[in-house]
Amino acid sequence: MAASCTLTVPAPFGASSSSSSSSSSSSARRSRRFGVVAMASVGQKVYAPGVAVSEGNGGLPKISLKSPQGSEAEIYLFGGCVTSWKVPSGKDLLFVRPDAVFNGQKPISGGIPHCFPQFGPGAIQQHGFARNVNWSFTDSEVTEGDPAVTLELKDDSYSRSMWDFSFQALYKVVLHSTSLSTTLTITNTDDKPFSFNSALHTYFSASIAGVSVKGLKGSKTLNKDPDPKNPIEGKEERDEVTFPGFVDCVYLGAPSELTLDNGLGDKIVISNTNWSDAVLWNPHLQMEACYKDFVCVENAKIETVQLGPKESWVAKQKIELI
Ligand SMILES: O=P(O)(O)OC[C@H]1O[C@@H](O)[C@H](O)[C@@H](O)[C@@H]1O
Repeated sequence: MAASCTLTVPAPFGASSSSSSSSSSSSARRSRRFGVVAMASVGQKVYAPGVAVSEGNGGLPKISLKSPQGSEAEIYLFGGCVTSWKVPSGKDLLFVRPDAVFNGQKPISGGIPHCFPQFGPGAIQQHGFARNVNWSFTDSEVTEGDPAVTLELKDDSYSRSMWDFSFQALYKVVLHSTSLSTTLTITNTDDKPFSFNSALHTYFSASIAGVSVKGLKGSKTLNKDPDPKNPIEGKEERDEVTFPGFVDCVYLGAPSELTLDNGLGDKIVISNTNWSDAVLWNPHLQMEACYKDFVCVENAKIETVQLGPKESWVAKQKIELI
């Protein structure tokens, strides 16, 4: 269970700004950037087209993205958590658990929570602290109509009480017509090396009896059932992984593309760069009220990343309705 945390109230959402098109490449010329800088005295709020900020559940600040084709996404600054991704039909392909709380104290249980700087179990709280602190909204832009935002997380006294390093995490989220892309960049801003592991703990809406995940055959498995602290090593032999009961399994050296059939009539391709591992999780009867309605297919970096001073690690994910 994650510990509660002291909240830092995010800076007021103002925005300034100057759009610019400085690059000489033609694709960059179609991209316009909007810094997000408080302009309290003017009270102006200017974001890229398709980007809006409002109060979400529990009064928490929420960014909404809308593409010209009608897809939509919502992102809470608390936890830097994407909580909704709707394709143009209006269907939300992500899931937020009915027991999720939006009180700024506990992580939001659903959508795409971050696990950083630890996937866990381990020395600090389960799944790390990035999912239960406020991220800052630093930038918005639009590229060929697709809205994008960048959030930032830096160390503070709370993070240093658990993990005594200076770091910067940048998280860019781009909404396309039938896909959502994220880029996570972790930079060591300390003068000593550090190591971490991480995951995007994505909750997909599902009808669990009909769910399958293709692409994992041949990967090394660490089955966390029955004991997460002593996972059992093995190898995935199935073409399609299904969820007839409790599943909690890490896949090391997973391929860069998986296909999820959510059992609701949708196929979603989950592709990545640099998220070398994956995790499948469904709690079955441990969450009797909702286990039938979701599955977690998580792009992960379970094998430790080491960064020296000024070094960065970049990982991309794309989830696409096909
Ligand atoms: O913290 P949450 O969102 O309840 O998720 C918990 C689960 O997250 C999964 O990623 C882990 O593999 C499980 O072991 C764990 O129980």
